[in-house]
Amino acid sequence: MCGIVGLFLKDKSLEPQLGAMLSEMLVSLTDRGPDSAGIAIYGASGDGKGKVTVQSPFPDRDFPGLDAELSKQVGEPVKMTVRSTHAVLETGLAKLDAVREAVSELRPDARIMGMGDAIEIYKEVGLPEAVAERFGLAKMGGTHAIGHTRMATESAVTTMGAHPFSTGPDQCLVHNGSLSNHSNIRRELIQKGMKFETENDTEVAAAYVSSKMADGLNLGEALESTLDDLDGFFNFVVGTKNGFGVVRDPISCKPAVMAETDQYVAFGSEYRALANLPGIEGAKVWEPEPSTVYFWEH
Ligand SMILES: NC(=O)CC[C@H](N)C(=O)O
Repeated sequence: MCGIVGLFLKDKSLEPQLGAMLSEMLVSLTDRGPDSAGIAIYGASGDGKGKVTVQSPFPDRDFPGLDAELSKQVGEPVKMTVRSTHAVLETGLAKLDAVREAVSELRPDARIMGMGDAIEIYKEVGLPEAVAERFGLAKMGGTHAIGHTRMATESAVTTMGAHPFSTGPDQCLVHNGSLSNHSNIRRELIQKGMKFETENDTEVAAAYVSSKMADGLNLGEALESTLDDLDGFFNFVVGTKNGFGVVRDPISCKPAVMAETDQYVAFGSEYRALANLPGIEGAKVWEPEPSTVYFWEH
């Protein structure tokens, strides 16, 4: 199993409600994945600022004072927003790498969940309702978001094993299925310099897409190439700074449904995740075809 939801807004007036809508969608699929849950949410970008999301198993020890220490270390103000076990660190784009390196040095137990102009990532072990609640998802706004509730097949049930996986700037990927050639692909990606945090197959798919995009492919081309190189079962839903993409393997045995209106594009593992979206009665609703890439960009 595993449950995936995604919402890519076209209508700006819905942006303040993005988190509330995604939260309801994700909770509706709780029985597809009881192990852990996570979301990637994209906010406004283009103001010259970027964000690093970090997680700590010891937030009470690691987060107090971290903003002041980082500001001093990188020589520019760093604004910190703490949500439970995660903190989002915001600073000028040119200092993002310096912030990431300083976090690893100053707080060795903290883990980098993602970074970029617009992305924030929140994920933990537990049911979607508890995970959404602890991070205050329902109050978050943004342009697009992807959520996942996991029933593990390939690696331990841990925070880092939860989806989404973010392996490149502003990129994230969630997966329903299991890959059969992930060990080989992992070896090839390690040779190209990619680093891995877990033994998870989905992390390999995320890193594969990031590596293709770093080579210059656009989101659609990178997703096309997964059909050539990744074996096994997959529904992938992928986010970039401005984009949202979907691809299913040639057999497509994992469920998927999509809906599009003038206001949004939505993905759900099952229709019940889409049932309460505004205007769903008049939406174009379809099952994405096997071996077919769908993507939208702002
Ligand atoms: N049930 C699934 O779809 C699992 C997805 C992925 N293989 C994981 O273990 O995280």
